[in-house]
Amino acid sequence: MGLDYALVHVKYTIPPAILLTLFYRPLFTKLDAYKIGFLITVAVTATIPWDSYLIRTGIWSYPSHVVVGWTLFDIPLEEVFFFVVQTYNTSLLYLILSKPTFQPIYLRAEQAEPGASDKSNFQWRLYNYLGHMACLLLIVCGWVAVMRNGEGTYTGLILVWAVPVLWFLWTIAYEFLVGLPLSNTLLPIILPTLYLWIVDTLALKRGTWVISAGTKYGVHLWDGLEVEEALFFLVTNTLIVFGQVAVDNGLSIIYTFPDLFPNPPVVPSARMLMRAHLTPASSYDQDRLIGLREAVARLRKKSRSFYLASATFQGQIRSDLLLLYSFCRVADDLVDNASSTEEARQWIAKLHTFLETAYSARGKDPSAVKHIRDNFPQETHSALIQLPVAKLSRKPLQDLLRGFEMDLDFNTASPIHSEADLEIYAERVAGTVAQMCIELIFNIYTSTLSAEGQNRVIDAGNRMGVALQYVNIARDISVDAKIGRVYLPTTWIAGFGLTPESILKDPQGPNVERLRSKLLDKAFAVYEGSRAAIEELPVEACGPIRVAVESYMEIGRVLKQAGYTVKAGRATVPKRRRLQVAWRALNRR
Ligand SMILES: CC(C)=CCC/C(C)=C/CC/C(C)=C/CC/C(C)=C/[C@@H]1[C@@H](COP(=O)(O)OP(=O)(O)O)[C@]1(C)CC/C=C(\C)CC/C=C(\C)CCC=C(C)C
Repeated sequence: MGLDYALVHVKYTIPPAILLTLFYRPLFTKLDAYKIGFLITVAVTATIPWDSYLIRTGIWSYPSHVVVGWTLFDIPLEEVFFFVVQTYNTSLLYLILSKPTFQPIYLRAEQAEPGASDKSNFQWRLYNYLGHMACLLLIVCGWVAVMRNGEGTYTGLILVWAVPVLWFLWTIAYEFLVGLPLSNTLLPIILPTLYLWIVDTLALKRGTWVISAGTKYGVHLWDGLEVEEALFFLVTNTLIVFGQVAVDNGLSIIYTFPDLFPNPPVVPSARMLMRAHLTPASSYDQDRLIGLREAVARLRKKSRSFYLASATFQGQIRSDLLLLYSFCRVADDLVDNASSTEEARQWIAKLHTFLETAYSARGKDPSAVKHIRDNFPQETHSALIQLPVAKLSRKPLQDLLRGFEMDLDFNTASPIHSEADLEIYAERVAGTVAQMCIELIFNIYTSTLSAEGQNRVIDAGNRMGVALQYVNIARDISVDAKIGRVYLPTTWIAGFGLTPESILKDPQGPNVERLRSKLLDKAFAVYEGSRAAIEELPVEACGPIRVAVESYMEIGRVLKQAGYTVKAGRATVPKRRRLQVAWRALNRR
């Protein structure tokens, strides 16, 4: 009996497990636990018969003085723990590295993809074919090596055991495996593989585990690392990452297509996942995929704060928030970029009619879609068609449009005379947005709050939206002046001996700074009064909403400091600082 193998865990596998867990803890959800648990179960169940065979046939052994002595089907318990901890570590690394990617946009409907040329369809078929050929070839080589029963035996056994599983995963998820960024696929394979190669080099040198001489090639990748061992860790990490990708592929299908999977649970069953994989890609809703792709592109381009925050949401809520953002952005831009007040008013009227049709049709009724196609520019279609109206009440959307109407009043005189006017404006353009975000959250996650409690949280959210809008106004005094708007209440302006016209002419100077500071103080007071309510949201949403709010309020903190960086006339939060804010927000409780 010995502790050498156990010490390998104490020194090399448990510390990264602890570090990765601590790092990912604030984002760890039930769904993640399910995915990791599912994969550990599959990995342990699939590896035990194979490893047990290797040990019983003497291909692989553990000197008795390095293991504690407890076994499962002849496998030392330390080894069984290895399957668990390796799957856990590689899975967690995959979850961390894939977090920034919004995976559903990599779903692809082979034949129906609009604009997909024959060449691109051919390319996809070629990838698929090459994958199948590679798997088949590896299995045949492995089988031959096993049959020869010589130096290639161990390599052959690795191949005939692992490649059929990889083949299966390739078959169900090859488009995701090829399409996803390498940070989601290659990196989480390479990093743990290199690490385990180093650990293995040390273990084999110490004789913690031994490969029998007649069943290996005797070739070393580097001093102390047998090629078979290198292959083993590469293949097992590939299995884990492919497995995670295949699960995420299924989840993406479930969460992206409500027509195929209406009201999916937060944690879908393995059966539902399989059903998702069996759904033919030709039945995917192309418009929805386009809507999501455009929404991601819009958010990435227009809002760094919300883009970062959106990465911390998971599953269905991430899609819904993206689609809500896309609608709000498109509506705001239609009004802001209109060439005349008359045109802007027409857009608002058309948006009201759009809401009318969308809410009477409740879904993608052909008449509602036709109305959009006939009345709005092509680049806005997906944002309008995909607005999740079934999950949102109509009032906040109408109020948002009323907020945009107030913007137009600037062409005659400032509509914001008093602080109360400012508050009404902020409630309409931002309080409504917060309310809709919270509605979406309550729609997806179960809450222990009573209806009254939920309304209280929505009210607090409304206040928080107001705080964010105050920061937005404080940031954009110069930018807004350029388009003839001063959102600061005229009563405040007069109190500093200025007029809206004088600010339009010169939106800088000490008094404008004092006004900015006054507005920021208001923003932070409102923020302080409503932030506690975030903790009453369903647990899955608390951290991500904290990130959204804090990332935006950080703009206000930057504005309070002298000498901030200005880009395109706006104060910006440097990337590093944004990440630190997000990190702190996630870890706060
Ligand atoms: C991750 C996440 C939450 C994403 C989605 C957020 C979303 C749907 C935003 C819509 C943004 C938008 C374009 C709205 C149109 C009206 C508007 C311009 C509002 C201002 C946003 C500023 O965005 P930006 O700086 O990009 O705009 P401009 O370049 O100036 O045009 C607003 C300041 C409103 C944003 C308000 C929110 C996102 C609400 C935040 C509050 C919560 C989510 C609730 C907090 C919960 C509790 C319980 C307190």
